[in-house]
Amino acid sequence: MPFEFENLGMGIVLIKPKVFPDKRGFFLEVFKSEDFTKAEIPNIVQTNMSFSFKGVVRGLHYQITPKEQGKLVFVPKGKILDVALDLRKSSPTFGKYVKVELNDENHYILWIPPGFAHGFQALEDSIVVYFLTHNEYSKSDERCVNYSYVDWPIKEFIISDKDSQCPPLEKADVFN
Ligand SMILES: Cc1cn([C@H]2C[C@H](O)[C@@H](COP(=O)(O)OP(=O)(O)O[C@H]3O[C@@H](C)C(=O)[C@@H](O)[C@H]3O)O2)c(=O)[nH]c1=O
Repeated sequence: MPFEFENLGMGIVLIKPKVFPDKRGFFLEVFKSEDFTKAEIPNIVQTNMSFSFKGVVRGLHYQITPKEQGKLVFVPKGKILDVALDLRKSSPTFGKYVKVELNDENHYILWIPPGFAHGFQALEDSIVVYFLTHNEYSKSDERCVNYSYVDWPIKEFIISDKDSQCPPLEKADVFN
């Protein structure tokens, strides 16, 4: 199988793709329906890309039920600290978050299931992030938790006006 699936707990999966290097560079598969289905990762219906400068924090974002989104996160260029915050009220890890560095050398792909808020910080300039989601974007169902909930490594943040106004966890809409 061209992927190794490592369970990080809480339903979060770190996917290590097989890399095929040759004299031109390298090739890898990012998503494959059959293999991912076997790993209990649902099919993808939308793919997004963002570009960010060093220090940028995007997050912590999620969509509420029934438009909740599981996300595959992949970094084709640069490095990020990726964060998934558990918002499932009935979960023993509610309010806890997982941090993983994703970069263009480890080629890791992170599966964040529905029920989590997601965010990241760009650890260097001009990074590119791909998100593959299992439910489509729905503006009216978007929610966020304040980014300051996470201890980010770079303290000079660049964030959007929208993200600077996200509520603290205590006031956020959460999942059952
Ligand atoms: C997320 C999204 C945004 N947009 C639009 C809305 C807005 O005008 C513009 C920028 O949106 P945002 O400021 O929300 O972009 P951004 O802050 O990069 O949002 C993303 O952050 C990371 C952490 C995630 O987890 C993603 O799911 C997504 O929420 O793009 C879409 O058209 N489709 C989409 O799927």
